[in-house]
Amino acid sequence: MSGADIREFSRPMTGPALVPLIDAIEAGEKPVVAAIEGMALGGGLELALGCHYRIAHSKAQLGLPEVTLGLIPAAGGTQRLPRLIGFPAALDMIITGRRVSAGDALKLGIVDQVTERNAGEVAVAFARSVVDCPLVSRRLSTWPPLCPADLDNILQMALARAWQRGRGALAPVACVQAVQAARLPYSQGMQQEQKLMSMLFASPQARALQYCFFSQRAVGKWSMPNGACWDNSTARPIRKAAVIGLGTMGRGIAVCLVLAGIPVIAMETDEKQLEAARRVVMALLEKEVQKLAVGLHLGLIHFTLEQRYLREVDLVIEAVFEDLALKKQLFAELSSVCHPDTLLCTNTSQLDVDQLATATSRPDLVVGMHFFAPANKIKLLEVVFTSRSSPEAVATAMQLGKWLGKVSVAVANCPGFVGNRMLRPYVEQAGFLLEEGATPEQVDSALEHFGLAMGVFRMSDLSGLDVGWRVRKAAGLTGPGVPQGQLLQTQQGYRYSPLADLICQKGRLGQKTGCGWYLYEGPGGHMARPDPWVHAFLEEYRRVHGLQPRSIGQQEVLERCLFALINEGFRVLEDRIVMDPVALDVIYVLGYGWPAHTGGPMYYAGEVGLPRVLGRLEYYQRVHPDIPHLRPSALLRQLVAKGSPPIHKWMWHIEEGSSRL
Ligand SMILES: CCCCCCCC/C=C\C=C\CC(=O)SCCNC(=O)CCNC(=O)[C@H](O)C(C)(C)COP(=O)(O)OP(=O)(O)OC[C@H]1O[C@@H](n2cnc3c(N)ncnc32)[C@H](O)[C@@H]1OP(=O)(O)O
Repeated sequence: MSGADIREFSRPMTGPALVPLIDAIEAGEKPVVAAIEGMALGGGLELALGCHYRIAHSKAQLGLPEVTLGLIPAAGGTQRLPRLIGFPAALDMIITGRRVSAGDALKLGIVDQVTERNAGEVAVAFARSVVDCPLVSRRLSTWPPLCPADLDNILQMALARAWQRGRGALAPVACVQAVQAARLPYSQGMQQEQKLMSMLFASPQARALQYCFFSQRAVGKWSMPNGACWDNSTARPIRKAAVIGLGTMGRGIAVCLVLAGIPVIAMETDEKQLEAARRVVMALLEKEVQKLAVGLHLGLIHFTLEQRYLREVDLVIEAVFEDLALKKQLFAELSSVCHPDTLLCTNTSQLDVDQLATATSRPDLVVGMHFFAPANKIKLLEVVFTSRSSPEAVATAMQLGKWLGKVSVAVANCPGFVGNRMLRPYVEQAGFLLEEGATPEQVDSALEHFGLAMGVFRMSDLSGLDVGWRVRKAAGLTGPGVPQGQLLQTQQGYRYSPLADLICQKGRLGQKTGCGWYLYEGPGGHMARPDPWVHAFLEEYRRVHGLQPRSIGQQEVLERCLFALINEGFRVLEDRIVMDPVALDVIYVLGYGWPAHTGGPMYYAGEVGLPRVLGRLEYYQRVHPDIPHLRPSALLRQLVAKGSPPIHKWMWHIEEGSSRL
């Protein structure tokens, strides 16, 4: 039972109310035993908590995920669970919304018994054994709260954690407040629970989070401009896969495959690199085995330097260095080494997948699989199809993503695909803001206050500043042969900030070198501190270029960075790189730390109001006519002219024939 029908939350509710129903079950004179198979989530677990006993199948999972929908468990969950398992454990489950296994539920005391057999049959037998036992001690609502001496402290810490995790989300904080009310008599606690739920139920945040829930499922129903789609294309089985190139990304991808139970050939060309990868991958896998407490066959992975093992695989994911010539050469080699039916996938974040496909004997079996670092943690996968990718190849990559526990989004090939394409104008604005007088910490703090997991400069330091530097060099924006001096601030006819290039030239490549936009405790450090060197460098830069620094407010930072990113999102839609704006929102929420409680950049634009987004872009464009990314997209203008229709109708307004595919 996966709880309430989430779709019902935006419609008038029908049927009996859950709270009195659960209260009636609990107050009944006959013992009621909950038999839990599969899932007991949200209202499903709350119903089970109202029963007198709970028996779970060993594969069952239990949880209160309401927080992820912008809500609290409001059918007594916040009042019964702390009474049953204590405040600390209940707070943890309710604030995070995480699911626990039946085994853990037994240890926590949520269930009375775990069985390998049919839970219903075991529950009936159990009910017979307790039929004469008094029920008075089995009614959780009558239990006194388990208040430890340091409860105030525990609640305080939980509140701090909720603020920190929530990044502006209301529900985690409301969860703590509701659980806190479990120290009161049950009826008073329930009143508080209902009050908090009423506040959240109709909130924009809850609507946005529920939109995220359905968006993450909607992208599974992919389609391509040629009419191929999820329900007319068949995925191939993947009996064995290979990962070539065992740097950070390759290692993470190999771990994902093994965890999904897929045998893997892990290949490198250098013995030392292979050994280093073996150590890291095996350590990661052993950690997962301990964490998940599951048996995992570590022999599923075979490390090798020899290409001959590639003959046996159904699919290859290459994750070698991000260099087009190198990847093309590898793809050409794979064409002769691998079976003619083997799918060739490239884990690139921005290289032209069409060009890679032409280097092979089977362009129809080539797709991009853009994983996000760390590949074994981040849930997003961009599946990049070219004009020649076969529906079967796309279906297989999408399905593989699902097996790996990812949300796969199908996107057409274009520079930067979706995520990195939209990121470019955002990063660019941040650089301009530094030129105009802001500091990295001012920009980051505005973005983090908005709810992004990490500000743009912190994020760049984490990813490594050389990544973007390499891309800019390849695009001819910087590097040897590009005009220097006063012209530095204009490239290819438009405004260009060379600040990031200059920082890289100083050897400041981010966390890995111990300094970038911030200072770290040493190479590989994570604690970002404002760096006086960067401040002096920015002052000197502005002086040399005759730039008068001005005070820049939080609103300008947000509007310039976020609206530029959203504007590019509209261009992505115009180009039909994806079929729907929900794809952009899923990519940003899962891959780029965009706050889920705002729905994603495109949903957020709709909430702010398209006329406002357009108006502010027009304003900034007038002030900065040399920044093309601030020029409002045709689609945005068109949508405003049509009265700003809701997000699910945006694609109706794209002119036929505008596709670049
Ligand atoms: C003014 C005050 C009013 C107060 C009202 C108070 C009312 C209080 C009473 C009760 C409140 C209860 C709160 C809740 O129960 S909230 C719901 C909590 N449950 C969840 O969040 C679970 C959500 N679902 C999942 O996590 C997964 O779907 C899972 C169940 C684990 C299954 O995963 P998987 O096998 O990967 O399958 P999919 O996720 O693809 O789902 C398959 C299709 O089912 C749809 N689905 C799943 N769960 C729900 C749901 N709870 N409601 C509606 N639809 C759901 C999902 O969208 C997929 O459909 P489709 O393929 O069409 O997209």
